[in-house]
Amino acid sequence: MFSSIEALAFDLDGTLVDSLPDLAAAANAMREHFGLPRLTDARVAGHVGDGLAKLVHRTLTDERDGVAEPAQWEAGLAFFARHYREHLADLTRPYAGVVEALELLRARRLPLAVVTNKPAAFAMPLLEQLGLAGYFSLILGGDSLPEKKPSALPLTHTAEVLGVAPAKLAMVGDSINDVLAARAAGCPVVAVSYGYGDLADGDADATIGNLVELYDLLKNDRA
Ligand SMILES: O=C(O)COP(=O)(O)O
Ligand SMILES: [Mg+2]
Repeated sequence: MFSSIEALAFDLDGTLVDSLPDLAAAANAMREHFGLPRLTDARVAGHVGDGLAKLVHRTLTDERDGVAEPAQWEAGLAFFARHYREHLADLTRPYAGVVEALELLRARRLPLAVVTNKPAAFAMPLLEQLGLAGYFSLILGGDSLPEKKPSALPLTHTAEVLGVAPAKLAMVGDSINDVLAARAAGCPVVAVSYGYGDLADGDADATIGNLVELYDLLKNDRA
């Protein structure tokens, strides 16, 4: 399945970078502003994955399906965005093996993309501040196109821009939205076993615990 992969698309939060400490700090600064008690990082992790608008609803209500009152949500969104923009990479770091894997994949001349639900205004400067932006031919945020993951659109768009068929573009991610987007687009999908997602064994076509395993997966499959 991975033997003919010609390009890769990576999820960002929970796959390339552990952004939870800075996301949780922004969420808790926002909650404190409204006199709400702090949430643990683990609670915030369960609220990540569907973009900023939902993250604010969920971290204000501390419910996965929670919907905040409109005025509070609007003020919370502005507060969160202002705080997070200033602290994108205070504690956020690439996961172990990420830089090594990107180097190996680049050496193989495989075009690489980031397909995240994080708004582009956060994703771009975060990747730049961590020195990762240069590895990617394309960086799509959750608001870069009319639809975000689990829609197929970001991946079909990526395949088109990179000039490969969707079946030759592997998606690498940590959450069900990554798997659903890949399935909808006809892309093979690799799950990472760390991250914030709720993937069960067998949801993806393969599961790895470190991105360097990706290189072996492609190589061994190819052999
Ligand atoms: O910010 C989010 O909602 C999730 O971002 P991701 O798609 O990179 O995991
Ligand atoms: Mg993710």
